[in-house]
Amino acid sequence: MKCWAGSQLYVASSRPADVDKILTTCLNKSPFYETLDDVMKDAIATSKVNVWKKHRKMISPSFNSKIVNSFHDVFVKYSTEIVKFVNEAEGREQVNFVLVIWQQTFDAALETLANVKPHVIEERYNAITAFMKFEEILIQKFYKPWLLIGFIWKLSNFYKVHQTARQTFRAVFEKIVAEAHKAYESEDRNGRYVFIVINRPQLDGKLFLPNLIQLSQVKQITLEQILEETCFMIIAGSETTAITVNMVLIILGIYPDIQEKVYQELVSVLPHLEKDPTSEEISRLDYLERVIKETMRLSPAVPFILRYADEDINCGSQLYIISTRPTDVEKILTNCLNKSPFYNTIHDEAKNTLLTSPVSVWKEHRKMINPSFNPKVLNSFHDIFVDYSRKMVEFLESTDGKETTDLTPIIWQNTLDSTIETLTNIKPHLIKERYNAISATMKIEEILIQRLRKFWLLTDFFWKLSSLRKEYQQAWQKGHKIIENILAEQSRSSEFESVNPIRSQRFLPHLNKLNQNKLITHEDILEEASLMSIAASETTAITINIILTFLGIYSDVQEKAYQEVVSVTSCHQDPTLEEINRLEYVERVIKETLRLIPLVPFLMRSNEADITSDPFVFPAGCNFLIPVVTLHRDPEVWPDPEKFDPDRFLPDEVAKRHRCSYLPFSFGSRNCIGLKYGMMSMKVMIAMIVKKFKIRAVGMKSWKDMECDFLIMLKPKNSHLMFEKRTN
Ligand code: HEM
Repeated sequence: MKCWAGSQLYVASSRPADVDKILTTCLNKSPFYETLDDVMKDAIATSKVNVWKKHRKMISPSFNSKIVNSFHDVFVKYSTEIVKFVNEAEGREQVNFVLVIWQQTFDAALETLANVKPHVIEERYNAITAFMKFEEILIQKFYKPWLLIGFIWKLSNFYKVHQTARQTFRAVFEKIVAEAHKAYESEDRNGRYVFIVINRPQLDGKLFLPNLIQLSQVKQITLEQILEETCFMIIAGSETTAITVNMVLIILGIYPDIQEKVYQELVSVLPHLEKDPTSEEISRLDYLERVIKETMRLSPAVPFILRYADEDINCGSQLYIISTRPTDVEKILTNCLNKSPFYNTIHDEAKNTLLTSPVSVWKEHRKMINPSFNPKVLNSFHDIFVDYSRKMVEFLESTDGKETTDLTPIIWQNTLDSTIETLTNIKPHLIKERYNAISATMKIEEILIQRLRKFWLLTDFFWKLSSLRKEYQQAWQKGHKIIENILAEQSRSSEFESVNPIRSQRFLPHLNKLNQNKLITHEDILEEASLMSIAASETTAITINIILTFLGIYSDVQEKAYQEVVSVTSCHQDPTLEEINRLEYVERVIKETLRLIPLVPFLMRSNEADITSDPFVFPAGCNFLIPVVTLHRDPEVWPDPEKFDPDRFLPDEVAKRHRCSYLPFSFGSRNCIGLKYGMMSMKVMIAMIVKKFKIRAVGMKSWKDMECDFLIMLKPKNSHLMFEKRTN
């Protein structure tokens, strides 16, 4: 997933392979950690990589296994303190027990890491309270991101609270470091002081803080840096363990069977429970170790890790590339014929359609289907488009000049009928339940949008559990059933089709023939035909509604379109195909509308091989996102881009632009197969409506008054139109 926080791009991945790459390649922490800069800028957890490298090298030896093993007695001592506390509070409910544990882990950290006897620092727990305050404020910075801006932060109340906590926090640690220093000064300079205080004569390394103090003597680290490292190390060493111990106790309290197993293991490994456990015995508590690991799986004390990438990281298919450079777009759309994995959301019931299939299936199907969209076949559709446009005109006459709200469903019924007739040869009225395809499609889109909003539903695991999936399948099945009925109808009329070569080349009869020759399966036909009937009818219905709204807003453009239609078409008859082809201005209106509101607002592809698009190389496995809307409104290409001006599509103007600066139907061999079909059908309907009516868009002065849903397709939400019959 990716998101922008101001100008910072955040990329989140939960793929182990990506995580591996990120954690091994990016050693710099994310700038988010800068929020802790004034507390501990140079600490090992927050520092820039150059400081981190140096410090980690100095600190690592203090965590070798000999030294860590020597901490056992200290851990036992402070665990005994916790047991004592619990004994005293036996049977009473514990609230915020984590704090009780933290105080003990804090003391254990002081003794093991700083070599300081905790009771010497009386006010030491103030550091815990102060750190909790920092955490609280840090969370506020997540919710109120403006607090990340330096000057706003410094003006805020949070800053004051933060500064007070900072003073308290640092005062405690200054004392701790001073105490460790005193111990160092009072011992001989061989570093043996370590052994005296904690009494581990056999150690061959130095504890964390004494080691740093010694290194400061030879100027390898500054005193300020020591202070910061100590702050972090003691807090990190105590808070995380306290939170995890508390969480393990909660888990044991919830699951008595697991608690019992832990107890049985303890009894068997430590027969004398009243005696302190040895480190060898603790290392034999395998089941307890598994419980701790499983607890940390479910509830990790550090729930996310932030890193900063100084350079590109190739994490395979999860890399998203967005380009608005027409030259890149051309390279991408011609070379990447595979759709992005994003299309898998549609896959469930429509895996093998042109729109969604992987390139191997797509190539075969597109080759089979292309002939059904050749010019001869398309031209044979003209009369059908006229028939259903006439029906639309009749409907608009019946509105009697009154306001209509959202015409799309009505237009859709007409475009669906013309789709059925053009692509299947069947008279639509024979398929009684055909309009169920409209409600089913609306359901499918609604569910797809829900999946995008509830993004966890994009994972197979949650999707398969979700009730939405069943509804989704049912909706597709409704569509398939209509196609089955059409196929049944078709088999009744097939004799007639075979004598008309053009009609037999139309989409469904043609695929049926291929099915008889075993070149495509029945299942694939169902999927392709369901998708095609939606792709052909919904797209044109929505676009026609948008075009009518534009004409209703821009009456001068409408007037010009009207003049063209009356001058080109004959007075009392339906337009002929030849006349429709001469409606150049109407065509420009449609194109300019699709520039400002492209129905498909972004295209997505992925590549199997590297692609060079100077100066970039897009490595294999990228996801490309082409934001068509942005390309269509680039002021470098489209002067005054928000102006609605059909003349941008005069041939001389078109010649000035890159061919990939305008992509309503995509580009290259995997473009919209229905480009010409769509333009023909829309031109006929627009021309016939414009000729008959004066259109008015109620309450709109500019196309920007249109509200659109912007998810899978751009759909207008608020078009109110009035159709007044022209008198002449
Ligand atoms: C205003 C009308 C239309 C617009 C704006 C439009 C737009 C598009 C776009 C942008 C794509 C590429 C989608 C992608 O890559 O994600 C596409 C694909 C497609 N369109 Fe259209 N379309 C329209 C009408 C039609 C019509 C009328 C038909 C059928 C008669 C149709 C059938 C298809 C099919 C089957 C595909 C998938 C093609 C493939 O991947 O090979 N579309 N359309």
